[in-house]
Amino acid sequence: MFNSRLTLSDEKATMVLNPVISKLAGKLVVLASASPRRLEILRNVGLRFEVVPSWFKETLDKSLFKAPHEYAVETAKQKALEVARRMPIKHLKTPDIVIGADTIVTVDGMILEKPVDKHDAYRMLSSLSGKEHSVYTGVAIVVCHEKENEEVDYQLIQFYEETKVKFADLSEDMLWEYINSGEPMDKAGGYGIQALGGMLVEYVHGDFLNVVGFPLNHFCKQLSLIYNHCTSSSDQKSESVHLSLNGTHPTSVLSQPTPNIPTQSSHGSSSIPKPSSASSSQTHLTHCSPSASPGHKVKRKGSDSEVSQSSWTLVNSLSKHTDGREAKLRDSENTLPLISSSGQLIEHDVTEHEDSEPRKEDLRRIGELIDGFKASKALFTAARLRVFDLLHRMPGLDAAQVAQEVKASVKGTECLLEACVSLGLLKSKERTYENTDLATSLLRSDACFSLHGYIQHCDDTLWPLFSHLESAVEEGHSQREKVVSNKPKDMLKDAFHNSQEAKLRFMNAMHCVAKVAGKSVATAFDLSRYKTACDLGGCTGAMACEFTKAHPGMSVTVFDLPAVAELSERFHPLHSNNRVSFVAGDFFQDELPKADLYILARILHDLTDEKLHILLSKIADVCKPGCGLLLSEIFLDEDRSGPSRGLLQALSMSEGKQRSATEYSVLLKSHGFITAQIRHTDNLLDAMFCIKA
Ligand SMILES: Cc1cn([C@@H]2O[C@H](COP(=O)(O)OP(=O)(O)OP(=O)(O)O)[C@@H](O)[C@H]2O)c(=O)[nH]c1=O
Repeated sequence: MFNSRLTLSDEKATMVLNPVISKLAGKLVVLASASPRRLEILRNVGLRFEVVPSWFKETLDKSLFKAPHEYAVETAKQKALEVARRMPIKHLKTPDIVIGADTIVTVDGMILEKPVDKHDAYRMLSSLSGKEHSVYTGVAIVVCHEKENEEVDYQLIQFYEETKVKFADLSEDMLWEYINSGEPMDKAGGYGIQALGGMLVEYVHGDFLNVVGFPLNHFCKQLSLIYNHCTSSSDQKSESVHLSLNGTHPTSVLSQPTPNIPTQSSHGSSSIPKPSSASSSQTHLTHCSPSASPGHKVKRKGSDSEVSQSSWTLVNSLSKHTDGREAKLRDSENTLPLISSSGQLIEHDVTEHEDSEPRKEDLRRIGELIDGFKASKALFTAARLRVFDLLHRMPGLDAAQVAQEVKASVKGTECLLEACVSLGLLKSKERTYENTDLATSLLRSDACFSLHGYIQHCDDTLWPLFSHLESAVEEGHSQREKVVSNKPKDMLKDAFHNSQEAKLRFMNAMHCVAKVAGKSVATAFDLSRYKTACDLGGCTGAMACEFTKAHPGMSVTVFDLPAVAELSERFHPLHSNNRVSFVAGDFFQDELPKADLYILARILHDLTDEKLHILLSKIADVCKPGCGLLLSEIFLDEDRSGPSRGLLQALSMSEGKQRSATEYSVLLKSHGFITAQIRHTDNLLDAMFCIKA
């Protein structure tokens, strides 16, 4: 819902740093992993991708592998291939690239995966205590090429990275305290080096991110080989394997290799450059698929790099769809099957001369937009049924057990749980379910950074509002009167015309956003010179609280309507903070509390121009020169082309409007405030700091 957005400068930096990531733009890149760490590592470098967690069960017989890394690579390959095979059938789209990974820890000849329970975590961590161990992440990149005859060619690039980690001696107390933190449970070896587990580590030799779950540097080098340096050669032959849709037993056939895919060394060794530093990290390429015979392995011309490759062909025949209906968009033919609103198949002939065929990425984008509302509603429903709370308390329930607990049908619950898995909200193993880290941190109603209250608000208020969007666009004003009987003056007052429960729900939604965005806003600027602040319309005081945490010398007065101030007491433990106080009043009518910094978070975008000027003049009147004004809103791009979150918010047609940072600056300047700094935070709200001239 809140896509983290790279700023323009970040995007440029990414393009300069790694042209490969930008080459993947517009391609359907799929991460076949439920690991939130992998998602974050790849998202942080600006890669755009979908997450489709693999259903492959990590049950390969370890004794069959000569070395532990072979096990990790094979598991990664099976994870990626399972998703590459499933997507054309279940998601009706073929990815361009599927990335699978598997992280294992090895010590004393044992392979440690994720602990099954606390005792298993204890066994693992005590075996690591005081010793050096290796962490291997195997990675498989499956490159899919749709051919004209609806077959898909699969090319596989696989590699691994090793990092050595040394643990300090761990006392029993430390071990159990760490285990009881809950952190070990979803992590290989039972620790997370990126969090509390980092305290157990004496040294790391090699790629740190490899330990966290994904060897980013090695991955980029491999992508670079695929997309930048390789040339096709017509005399090259590689072995390809023909797979049927259920794809279990490949039969070999010869085919031309797809251009730009690196080919395999006959020795299976790698000349991918090792990290140039003194790092002891080793980079390796594994042997090709067992079915690829050495006779077909070709060293790529014009480069001393060799990487492994094998190629599969998947017969993706429409006639094999189990329900007998043709549902796939056949972009390799001149006939596009469309489904009519009554569900019938419409054959629409498009000749090559009339129109060019739609691009895959366009179809995918439109598909995502068409389905966006279903995804939102699936999230809302799971949150409303408290599925994420339940699976936090009782991880590993199956659909029937969840259905019983949430008092819903088994069929419906199963569909909902599976949809949540596909959206990266839940993970499933052997038809049981548990939260992903994302759900644990943001969707549980009692999580510190829970967005549960905001999700409820979206479902209760914004969802019905958006169902009247057509009239809102035609008439140019909010359709709230169609949703609630009494016509509002403004959103907050409107909420107060309803029941106390509705007021609390609205406050809870604002509270969630302030808690999640608060720290980014509060720490965006050096505010050390300000000792007293006033958060105008500060609701529950969550934002104020973040300001006092970030600035130890600062006290903050929250100024809001009497009904809000009264109810804000419910949002404990905020009131335990004695540097946050509440004053009841209406900022349009009453005198503003004195302060040397005023905070306006999520206020201005909802006000008419007239009200906005009244409020800004009142603030300007009480501000002495040097006083600060901190504004926090979603800032639109200067050309108003994004971010979508701001532009979609405008569609609720409140009385106000969404503005860019420059537009806000101009407004504030007209009241004597000079913009000192602007910060795009990459969180839910951006921030601007102005000083009274
Ligand atoms: C050593 C270490 C591991 N991990 C996590 O351990 C999981 C390994 O399990 P996996 O089987 O490779 O992945 P998964 O989480 O089950 O996801 P999937 O790819 O869907 O199988 C991954 O999450 C990693 O980040 C950390 O977060 N920090 C660390 O220091």
